[in-house]
Amino acid sequence: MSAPWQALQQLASEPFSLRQAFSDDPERAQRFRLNACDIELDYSKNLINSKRWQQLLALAEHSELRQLRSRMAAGEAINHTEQRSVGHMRLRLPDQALTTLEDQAIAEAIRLCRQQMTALVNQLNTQSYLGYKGKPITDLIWVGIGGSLLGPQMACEALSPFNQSPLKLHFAGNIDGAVVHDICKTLNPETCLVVVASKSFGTEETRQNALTLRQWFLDHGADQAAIARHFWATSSNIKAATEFGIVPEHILPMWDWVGGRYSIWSAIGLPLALQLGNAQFDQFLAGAHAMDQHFLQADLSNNMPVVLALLGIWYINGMGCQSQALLPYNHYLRLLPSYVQQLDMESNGKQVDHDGQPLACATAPVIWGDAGTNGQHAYHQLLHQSKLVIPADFILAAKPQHALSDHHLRLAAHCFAQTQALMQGKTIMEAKAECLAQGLSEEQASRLAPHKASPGNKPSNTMLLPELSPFYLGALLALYEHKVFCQGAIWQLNSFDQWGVELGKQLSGPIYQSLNGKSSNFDSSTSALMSSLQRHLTSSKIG
Ligand SMILES: O=P(O)(O)OC[C@H]1O[C@](O)(CO)[C@@H](O)[C@@H]1O
Repeated sequence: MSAPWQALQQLASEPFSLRQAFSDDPERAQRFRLNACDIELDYSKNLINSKRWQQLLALAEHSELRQLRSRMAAGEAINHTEQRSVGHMRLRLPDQALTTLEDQAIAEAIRLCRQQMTALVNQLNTQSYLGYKGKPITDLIWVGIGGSLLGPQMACEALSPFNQSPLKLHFAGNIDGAVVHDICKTLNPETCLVVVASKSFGTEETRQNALTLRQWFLDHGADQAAIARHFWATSSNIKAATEFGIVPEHILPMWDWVGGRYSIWSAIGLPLALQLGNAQFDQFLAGAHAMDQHFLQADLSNNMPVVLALLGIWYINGMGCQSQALLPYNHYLRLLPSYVQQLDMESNGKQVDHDGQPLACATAPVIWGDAGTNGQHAYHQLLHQSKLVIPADFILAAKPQHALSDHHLRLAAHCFAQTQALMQGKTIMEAKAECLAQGLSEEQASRLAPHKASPGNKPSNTMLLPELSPFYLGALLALYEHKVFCQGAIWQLNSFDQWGVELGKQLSGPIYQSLNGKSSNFDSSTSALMSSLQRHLTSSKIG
């Protein structure tokens, strides 16, 4: 392991008390605080001091972060294992700024895509798009998985208070037949539009769900013309989409320079554009663009994505933490942890550097979490008292999207109280004094105090958004994208490929064939599981 990484571990082994740090330095909250695009980040409740922070900044300074950032902004092929450029930032350029792009063919393709999306959104939201029986479309079924689903599903949930669309949205991702079965159960194909969202148009789950939906239409008397009318796609594989039966005018573009998990800003964002209307969708893009500007222009020490990235590196590489909690204190953001899970873990869960050499240190954390306050009655016990150190991001929107102000103040109080409790903990002496004050005897108090004490010194960030609007959601998502980018740059890995997901896909083919009757040789565990499955299916006469 090279010197800077060893230095982190050395520094992390020195004693540090957050409680002490706050009492020693009345300015601490101000010193470790940042504002970008009106999103406030309080990172003072982290296990850092000036010395540690300087070491982390040096790591960023001496890395290729700046060069890689410029190369990404210039549209260079930094995804070198797939020979692709990384251009998702272009997708949120305002219309007038598209003229500044060096590659005007790309600018034109983006303009055209926006026009197609705008037209479709208008047609659907005014319900002038009629189905094969002349009825207006009332439901949109979005078929996709991973990056082609998590973003729109999460964002539609997050911004549901801004819903202006008469259409109901349904998302089909998992190949589990229960998903499509449950969607079809309540709907009439005559009033449904299906969008098959797949950059490759080769993803098994998406194809299977799309085929089942097409059959559902056919079973309801639809002919090929009806299928053509009701099926759209967003894909870069025009050939496969047209072979499926989707007419070219119904194929919204995807490009190889946009990774799936970075594609919410493209036609993959169609459900969100539909829900918000075109003007508010532009605000979503504008928020992300504002964060891009901050990321590209702010110096490293005042750069919010860089700061979040360095804090993550401190915990993973300095302190050996393996997981990171993402805790939105906002009901509408409850799908954010799943979205960031793919963004972070698929981008940086890697084993080799750019040159294919084994990485010397651990990379992406396990991202997990749920909306507060639910977690307080579940896993926060472990956050507070276990020996594990799990850094947590708390996210709160200052203004609620409802009028129940007392609920909101209580929610905010819990959010702040959790970060405070994690930071300061409760000593045995304090716990004992509390017990005595409650009337327990000296002996009872001494016995109970260790159970009630909390070690504290548990790190957290708090992000305060003015409100959960399209603009601030756009900025928040871009913030996490850039955080992941910065970490990948410092770890010197390619954050934009995902070869690790391929092996499981390859192996499922022969297993599926074998379950369908073709014999093959597998390891004994897999063979035994397959036999058991067959036994169950045969005995219940399914399959
Ligand atoms: O849009 P596609 O090509 O169907 O891919 C869906 C998802 O599958 C992956 O390629 C791998 O799981 C993701 O990166 C991607 O978001």
